Amino acid sequence: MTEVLSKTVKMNAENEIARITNEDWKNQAHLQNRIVQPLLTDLYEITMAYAYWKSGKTKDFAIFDLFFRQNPFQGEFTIFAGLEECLKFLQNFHYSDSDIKYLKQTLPSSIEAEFFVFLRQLTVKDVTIYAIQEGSVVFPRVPLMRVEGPLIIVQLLETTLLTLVNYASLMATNAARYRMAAGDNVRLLEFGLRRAQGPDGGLSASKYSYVGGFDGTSNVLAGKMYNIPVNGTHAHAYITSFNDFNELQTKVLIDRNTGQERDLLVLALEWRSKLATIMGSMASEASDGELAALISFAIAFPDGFMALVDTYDVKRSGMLNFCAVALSLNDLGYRAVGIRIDSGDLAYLSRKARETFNNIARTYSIPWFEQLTIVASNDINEETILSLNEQNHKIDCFGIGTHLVTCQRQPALGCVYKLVEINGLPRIKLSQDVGKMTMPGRKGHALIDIMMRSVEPAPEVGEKVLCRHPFQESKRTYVIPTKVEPLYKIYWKDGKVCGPLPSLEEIRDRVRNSLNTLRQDHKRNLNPTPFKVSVSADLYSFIHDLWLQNAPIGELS
Ligand SMILES: Nc1ncnc2c1ncn2[C@@H]1O[C@H](COP(=O)(O)OP(=O)(O)OP(=O)(O)O)[C@@H](O)[C@H]1O
Ligand SMILES: O=P(O)(O)OC[C@H]1O[C@H](OP(=O)(O)OP(=O)(O)O)[C@H](O)[C@@H]1O
Ligand SMILES: O=C(O)c1cccnc1
Ligand SMILES: [Mg+2]
Repeated sequence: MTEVLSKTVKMNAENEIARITNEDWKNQAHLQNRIVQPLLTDLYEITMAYAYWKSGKTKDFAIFDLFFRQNPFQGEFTIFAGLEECLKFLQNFHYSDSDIKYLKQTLPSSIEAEFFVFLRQLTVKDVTIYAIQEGSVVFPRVPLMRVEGPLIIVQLLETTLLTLVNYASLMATNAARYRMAAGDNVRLLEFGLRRAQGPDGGLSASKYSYVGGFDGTSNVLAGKMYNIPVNGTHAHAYITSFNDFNELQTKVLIDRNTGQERDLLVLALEWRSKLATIMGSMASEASDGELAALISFAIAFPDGFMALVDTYDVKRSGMLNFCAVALSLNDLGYRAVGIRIDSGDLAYLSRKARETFNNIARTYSIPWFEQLTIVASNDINEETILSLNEQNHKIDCFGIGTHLVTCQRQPALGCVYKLVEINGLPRIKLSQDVGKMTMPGRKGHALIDIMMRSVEPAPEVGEKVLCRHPFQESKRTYVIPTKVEPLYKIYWKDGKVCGPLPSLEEIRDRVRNSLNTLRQDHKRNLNPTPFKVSVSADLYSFIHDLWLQNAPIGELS
């Protein structure tokens, strides 16, 4: 079934892929959306850079952690995405002459000319980035990336890294949630470009919905840029552009069995009369304009015939016309692909459509008719999918736009970028709410759900480790690890990306695999169990000592 739908666009997809060789692909892989550049940032990063520079902080060495404080969508997990784009940003990082010219015009005239020379020469060769692998399941307050390097430079990276990670991770998480709701046997297509937050939002949505587990996108540029499958059907306009049979410029199709031309209209009208009886409807009720449209589409794509059936009436018109054309195609040796339903009760209509297909398969001994694909679209979201599941829907594929790409249920992930160490000294940003406290210092080794200080030795397999709740003193537990895996890898050092990066497919596989390792109760839609991220005893004391040192002592009078 999954193969069948993709036939609709196989013609396109194969042509595209044939034109983009693997070599081309490799050569293009370093290219990035050209709007991602050093000036894609907040002004305050640059004004701070000047003030740091002016106060002689050019040699200061800083560490920033990039993390979020709360999982999105009232869930208890998040998918980390956007790392590769961050690395591409670093790869191309430099201020151009025109950037400098613009900054000179824009910043106050009091800024010393030397600063612009400094900016022009700035590189990211002294920056080091540690990160969790892209596509991993991550949790609040655990740093997704740690950025080390000269203070001014790592400060200048803040906004761009955040914009590259925030939406990507939100989108991948949203898509992964839709995938979990739909299950593994249903295809998911992203149809959101027209509703996305602008062209770049649309491209990112297509890319990260694929990462999160969608099977393809209708967005052709995303297909070309990221080498992801493109797919699609047709719009109501195609159906309504035909009024009657006279508009059919060509009605003939070559019979695959005989090589002879056959009149598809004549065949389809014969089938429509026959089918009306077994489908319990009247051929006269079905729209002739719709039939003309479907015939013309079938002639254009005889191996990829997919029909939008809800323009007039699914049961009285669309299904009858579709089946008539599909059976005519079958007479000529072609297999239709399926239907799309874009309004009405999607559970009910899909069940009715499947019944009709099964009935025809039995009546005319055409077993593959049972396998015809039923695509559903129209304002679908996670809840709709869960509800349709309960109604025993017979949908094979969801086409999803608005809710997916706009992340309507939660439009932003709150990733932040906080200074945790400066010149070897840990830094803490105090907050009234301990839950929002920045974890200070380097957090090196990680044991599934424990964060430790980098100066601590890694836990050993089989040796008891004390895991503490980061803020609540009494919450502690011993764990004997059976496997210890460092969470962080070095991705950027000495001005270069370290090691080969995973392909988009591999990142997508990691999403699936890491979600599979997460307990079901953390993933359920309603009131999921929070996943506990603990800290080692040493990190606990370190955070709390520092916190006490920095917290002012009040005085009651
Ligand atoms: N069986 C179902 N159970 C739950 N939700 C459904 C079911 N069928 C459709 N929906 C959802 O209900 C909503 C129906 O919206 P609405 O009534 O605006 O659509 P419509 O009138 O059928 O079509 P349109 O206005 O787009 O032509 C959509 O969000 C759709 O995804
Ligand atoms: O519903 P979404 O999840 O956003 O999915 C994409 C929608 O885009 C198309 O509709 P179009 O924009 O042509 O208008 P329509 O809603 O009137 O069908 C398509 O028919 C879907 O309904
Ligand atoms: O191909 C489709 O069916 C499609 C594409 C974008 C939006 N709605 C539908
Ligand atoms: Mg719609």
